[in-house]
Amino acid sequence: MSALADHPTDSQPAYAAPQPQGWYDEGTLVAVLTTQPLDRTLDYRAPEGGVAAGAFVQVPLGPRQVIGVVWGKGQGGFDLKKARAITRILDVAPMREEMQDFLIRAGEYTLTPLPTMLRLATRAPGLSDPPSMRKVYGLGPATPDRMTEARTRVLAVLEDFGGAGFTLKELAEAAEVSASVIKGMVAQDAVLELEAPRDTAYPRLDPSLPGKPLTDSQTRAADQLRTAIQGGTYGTTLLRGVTGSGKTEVYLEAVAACLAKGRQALVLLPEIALSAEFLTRVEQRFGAKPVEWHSGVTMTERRRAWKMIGQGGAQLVVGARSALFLPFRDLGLIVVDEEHDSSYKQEDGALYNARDMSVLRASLAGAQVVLASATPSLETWVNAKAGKYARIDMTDRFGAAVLPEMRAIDMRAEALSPGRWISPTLQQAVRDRMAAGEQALLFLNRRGYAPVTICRACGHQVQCDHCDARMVEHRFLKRLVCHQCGESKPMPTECPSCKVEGKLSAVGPGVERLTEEAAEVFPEARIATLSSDLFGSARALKQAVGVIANGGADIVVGTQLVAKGHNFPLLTLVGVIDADLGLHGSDMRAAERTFQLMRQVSGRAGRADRPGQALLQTCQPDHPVIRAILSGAEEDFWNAEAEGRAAAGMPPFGRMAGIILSAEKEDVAMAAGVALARADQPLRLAGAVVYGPALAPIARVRGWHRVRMLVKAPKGVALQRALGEWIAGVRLPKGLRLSVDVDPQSFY
Ligand SMILES: Nc1ncnc2c1ncn2[C@@H]1O[C@H](COP(=O)(O)OP(=O)(O)OP(=O)(O)O)[C@@H](O)[C@H]1O
Ligand SMILES: [Zn+2]
Repeated sequence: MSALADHPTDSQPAYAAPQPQGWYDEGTLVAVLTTQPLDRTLDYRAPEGGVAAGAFVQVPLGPRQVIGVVWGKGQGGFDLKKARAITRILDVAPMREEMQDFLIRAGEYTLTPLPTMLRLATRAPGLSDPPSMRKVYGLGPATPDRMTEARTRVLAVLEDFGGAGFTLKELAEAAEVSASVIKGMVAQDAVLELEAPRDTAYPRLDPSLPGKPLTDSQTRAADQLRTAIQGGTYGTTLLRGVTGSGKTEVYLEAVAACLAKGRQALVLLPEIALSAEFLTRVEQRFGAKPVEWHSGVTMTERRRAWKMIGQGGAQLVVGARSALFLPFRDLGLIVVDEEHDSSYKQEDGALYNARDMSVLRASLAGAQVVLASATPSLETWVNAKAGKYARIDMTDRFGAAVLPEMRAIDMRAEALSPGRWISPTLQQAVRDRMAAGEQALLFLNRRGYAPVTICRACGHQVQCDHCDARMVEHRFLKRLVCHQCGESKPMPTECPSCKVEGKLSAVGPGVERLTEEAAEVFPEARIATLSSDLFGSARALKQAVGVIANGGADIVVGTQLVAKGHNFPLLTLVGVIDADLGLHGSDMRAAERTFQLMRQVSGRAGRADRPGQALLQTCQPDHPVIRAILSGAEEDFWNAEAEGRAAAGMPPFGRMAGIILSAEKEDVAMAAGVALARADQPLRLAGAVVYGPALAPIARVRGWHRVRMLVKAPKGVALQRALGEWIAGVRLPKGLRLSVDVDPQSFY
C-alpha cells in the first residue's frame, strides 16, 4: 500500500467493528449506522422475518425516516421495550463486510466521520424506492415526418446513449427541448415509449473477443498484469509508459483478464472529457459499453448503476473518483489512469485521494491496482522504487510514432510588444506546420480572457465580493468570474472604485485573449479554443474534440483540458506559451506539477506517423526543471526531487496534515487556531510539530474567513491518532468549521 502501509491507522474507532456477516432474528437488537451526523450507531429491533447484517434499511429517527445500514449487534444498555423497529428493508444488495471495513479504514485515515463516509457510499437517488415500472423513452422505428432542429437533437441524444432509457424529463433536458416535442415524436413512432422495470442489468461485455495485436513491449506488460490478476490477491503495479505508448491498450488486457475471471473492474479517469473516446475503445474491445459514473450521468442511470454494481449486473465501471465508493460485489481490478492527476484529490467535504484509497480498497478486496501514467507522482515513483509496487516501463510510442522533439524558446531574446505572447519563433513554427497541412496547439493553462482587470485611472483591481480573489474576465461570456466561488457579474463599464468610465483594462493573458492574438497573427487559420468553461455540456465538448481530430481546425488554443489523453493525429506542434507559469508558486509540488503537465501536453504532438515538436516559451531556459523537461531525463528528475523532499522531511518522506479553520469572523478562526496551537501536547508526544495559525493564502472564500495550520511529522508517526486526540482536546466555538486534510495537495 502507499502511505497507508507505513502508517497503519491504529487509532481506536469510535464505532464497534462490524460483526461477521450474520443474520438477526425478528426482535433482536441491531446497531444501525445512518448518514445523519451522529457520533454513534443507533439500536433498532430487527423487523418481521429478521434482517441480514449489512442490509440497507429505513429506520425512524425522531419524526423522520432515514436510510442506514445494519452495522452489527445492538449495543443495548437501555429499556428494550423502548427500542423502535426497523421500518423496512430496502430492495438492494446488503453492504458487504469488506465495504464496511473500507469505509471504517478510509474514514480513520482521512479523519472523516463514518456517517460522512456512508454518505459517499450511498450517493444514488431513490435507493429507498420500491421496485417498480416506469415509462422510458428510446429510439423508435420510424423517422419523423418533418425534421426540426429540436427533433434532430432528440434523435442525436438517443443515438449517443445507445440503449439507455431516458425518463421524459431527462430526455427533454439532455436534448434541450420541451416535453411536447418528445410526445409529438412518440405519436409518430420516431421515439418509443415503453414500460420498463426501473433498473435492469447492463449488456454483457465479452472478454474473449480479440484485442488489437500488441507490440512486444505491450505484450510483456499485458502478460505481467494478467499474471497478477490470475493470482487473485492484492497487488499494485505502476504502469509507466511514455505518451502514446499504448498504456490504455495494455490495461484493457488486464480488464479482460479480470472479467474473464468473473470479477468486476473499475477504471478511474481524471476528466469526463476523456471518457467519450474511452467508451468507444471499450466497446470495440468488449462489444458493449461500460457503466459510467460521474457528475454527467442522469439520476435514473445513477440509481441503476449503483444497484446493478451491487447485484453483479455490471462488469466494468468507468468513472470519476467517487466511483471508488460504489458497492462492487466482487472487485478484481482498479485502474487509475493518469494516476498523478490532482483531480483525484477530493478537495471538498471528505478530503480523500482516490488513488491512495484505491490501494486501500483493493487490499481489502484482494484486487489488483494498476496506476498508469507517463509521469507518475513522486509518491508512486518512490513506492515502486522501494519495491512496494511492481513497475512496468514502456519506453517507445506505438507504431511509427516517435516522441516529439523538445526545445526552449528563450523569451529574453524574442522581440515581442507588450500585450503579445506568441513569439516570432513560435509564429514561424506554426506557419510551417500550417503550410504542411498539419495542426498546432498553443497551450496556456489559464481560463478566461485575462487574469487581472485593472482600472487605468485609479489602479483598482476588480475583486470578488465574497472571496479574497481577483475576478477574471471571460470575454466570451461577457462577464467577470471568480474562480474560487464561481460567482460572476456582467463586465462593468465603469470602475467600481473611482467610477471613471472606460478605463478598465485587461492585464496578462488567458486562453481567450490568446485566441484573439492568434486570429490576428494567423488571419487565414481556422482556430478552435478548448477550455472547460466554454462548453455547456460534455456533449458539446466531445463534438469540438471530434471536429479537431478530423482536421477541422489548424490551430487549437487550449488549457490543461487538452493536455490529457486526446489523440489528434494531425497535431504535430505544441507551443507552450508560458512554461514558467507553474514554477513560481511556493508549493512543494510546483516542480513536479510543471514537469508532469509540460511532458503531458508535449505528448499531444506527433502521435501518428508525422513526427512532432514541442516548443516551450520560457524566460529561464536554464532552470533545472525546464532542463529536465527538455532533456527527458526523467529518472534524474525524480531522483533529484526525491532527494530534495527527503532532505526537507516532506512527503512522501515525512507526513503532513493541513488544518483549515473557517468562520464568518476572522478573529474567531484565528482564536481557535491559537487555542489549538497552545494545546499541542498530544502532537508533541507523538513526535509531530504544528505550524501556524496564519491567514490562509486565500483568506476569504464565499464570505468565510480562513486560517491555516500545518502539522508535520516524521514517517512512522501514528499521525491520525495524534491529530484526533489533539482536536478532541480543544473546545471549539460554535460557528467554526474545522477540516483536516491528511496528505494535503493544495495549500490555498
Ligand atoms: N497494439 C496496438 N495496435 C493498434 N493501435 C495501437 C496499439 N497500441 C496503441 N495503439 C494506438 O496508439 C495510440 C496511443 O495509444 P494509447 O492511447 O493507449 O496510449 P497511452 O499510452 O494511453 O497515451 P497517453 O498517455 O498519451 O494518453 C492510440 O490511438 C491507440 O489506439
Ligand atoms: Zn468568489
